[in-house]
Amino acid sequence: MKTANPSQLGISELLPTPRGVALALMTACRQEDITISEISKLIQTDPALSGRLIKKANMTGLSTRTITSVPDAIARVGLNAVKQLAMGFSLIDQYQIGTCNQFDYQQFWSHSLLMAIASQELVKSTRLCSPDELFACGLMARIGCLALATIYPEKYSELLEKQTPDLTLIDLEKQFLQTNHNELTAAILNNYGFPQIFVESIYYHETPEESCFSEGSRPYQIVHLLYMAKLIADFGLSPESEQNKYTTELMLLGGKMSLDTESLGLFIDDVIKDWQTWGELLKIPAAELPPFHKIINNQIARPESTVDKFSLRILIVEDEPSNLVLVEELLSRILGHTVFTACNGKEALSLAVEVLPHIVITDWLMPVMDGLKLTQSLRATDWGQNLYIIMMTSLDDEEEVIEAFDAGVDDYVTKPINIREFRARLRAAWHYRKLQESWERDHEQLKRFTAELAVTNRKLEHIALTDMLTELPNRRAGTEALSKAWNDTGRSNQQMFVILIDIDHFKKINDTYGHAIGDQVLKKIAAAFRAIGRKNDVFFRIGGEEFMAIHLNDDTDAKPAVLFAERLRQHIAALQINIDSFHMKISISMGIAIKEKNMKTEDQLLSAADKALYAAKKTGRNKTCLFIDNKIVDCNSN
Ligand SMILES: Nc1nc2c(ncn2[C@@H]2O[C@H](COP(=O)(O)OP(=O)(O)OP(=O)(O)O)[C@@H](O)[C@H]2O)c(=O)[nH]1
Repeated sequence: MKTANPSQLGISELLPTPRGVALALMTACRQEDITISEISKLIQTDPALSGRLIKKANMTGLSTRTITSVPDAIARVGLNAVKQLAMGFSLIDQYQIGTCNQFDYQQFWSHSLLMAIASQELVKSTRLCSPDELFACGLMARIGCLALATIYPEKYSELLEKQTPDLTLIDLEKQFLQTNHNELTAAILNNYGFPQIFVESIYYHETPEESCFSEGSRPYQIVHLLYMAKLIADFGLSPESEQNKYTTELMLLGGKMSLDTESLGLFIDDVIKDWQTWGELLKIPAAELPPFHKIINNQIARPESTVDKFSLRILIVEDEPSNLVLVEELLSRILGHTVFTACNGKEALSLAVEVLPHIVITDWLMPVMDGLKLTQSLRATDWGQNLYIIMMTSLDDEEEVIEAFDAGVDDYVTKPINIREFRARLRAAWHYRKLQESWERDHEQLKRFTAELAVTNRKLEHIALTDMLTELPNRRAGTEALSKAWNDTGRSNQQMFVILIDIDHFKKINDTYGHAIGDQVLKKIAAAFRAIGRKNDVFFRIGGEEFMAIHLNDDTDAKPAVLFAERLRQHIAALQINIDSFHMKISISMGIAIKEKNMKTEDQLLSAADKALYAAKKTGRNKTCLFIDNKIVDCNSN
């Protein structure tokens, strides 16, 4: 990630800065001993901000209790989110207009607000972070654009006009301003005190594929979530004619989140509704959109208007030359279909095998083989089942019509042919063909899916039990293994030990080198565990930087388990970790517990190991503590 350096660019003074209460909040929150009551008092001096925060707390809380006071709103939303929201709201009020002619300030906030709401709603189904914090991230995700429009009003106006699909805003910014809006956004958010994980995720949210976050990691999920929120905002603000640019990708991303088109539609409709409510509150335009399913249906339905242009293979069977010419002319020259002709049923049968028509239009009364016989013969074949057969008849007698349907025709027209009616009936035939084709496609797909499902199920089972970053078995696998080992050792003479491992000061690694490097460190540690463990020692990643090992031993003494843990600790402490140009050393703390007679469940064993780990952390880190006989033993003191 490359952050802009505003002071080097000489623009520090010109960056958008929140004013009034928001600015005071920023300063106040830097004090470590600040209390909620002091923050409440500060916010209450601004009635508009108080109202917005209370509304925010009521909109996102899972509880049904209505919030009516600022202190309650802070308690529900959290201090961090309150600070971020206050900054966002303040900037919205200050920057509703500006001097950059081509920059649409109102549209900018409208987009940001929709992205904020979409981010907040998307994150609710995960436990990645607080929805309110992600709301603030969405709101500020493109603050760099506003900054560039504020700092360089004229130049930025020119750039905005120069944009083309091949010449993106980012390229132009880089070329003419020696920075870009993402770099500036990152610098501003750093300055506002946004946590690093959000700053990095926002930086890459327009092009998540450029981030080096490992698949499945927290920043990876946040950056993809912000990308989808941005797509929803792009969709919400695009003119009707351009909405289809976004719908396909939205459906695709929705699919990845297990949202079918209907659920995705309902989700987006709700987001748009919230957007309008917030728009009113913040005096930001928020357009009315038709329900998502209608937009999709319109896009799918559009080809129907060109039904007549859709070329079908049609076989006309008619013995009367003047009528044959008329129908052929109508179908081929006026309606543009590919037409084949035959003058009796027998001829038609052999031609049909050759040209495989979509539709057969046949006269009833003909020499050699009449229309009814032809229909019955066609229906007797496999491929003839799917044909659409229209009977032409001068008869409009109810009994005759029933006979024709009994023989297998799908529709009939009476002679002389009425062009409008004929066209309408052809449209029905076209729909039938389309349905049939899509059914055939679905059927084929279903067969393929069933085969793929078996493979996918096996892969899913593996994924559900594996941590994607380190490829170690995950917490769920750990819980299952723990329970199995507990039961197995109950039946055998083996002794069971649980070792909880926590990397020391891992937050510092993230803060110093960024989350992407932090992820690489986790991978290296996991690889080291795998390398040093014996066949019977399985390691699990049970949390961010927390691991667990289950150690089984024939010896009832704790010594071998302690020796094993110590070997591990010393190995990690001696490990030189090199990633790109960064070189670092890290350490781990460990808590061991032995399955003791008085323990009733595996949870008690785990909790004993946790107590030992806590003691190892508390008494200096880079050490091993053992919980035994209700006491904690420091394994590194002599
Ligand atoms: N890079 C990365 N960081 C993670 C991941 N999961 C959790 N973290 C980070 O791990 C850090 C854990 O920090 P703390 O719980 O404060 O612990 P610590 O800094 O290791 O301090 P001690 O445990 O007390 O030594 C936080 O910064 C989390 O954001 C992950 O998948 N990738």
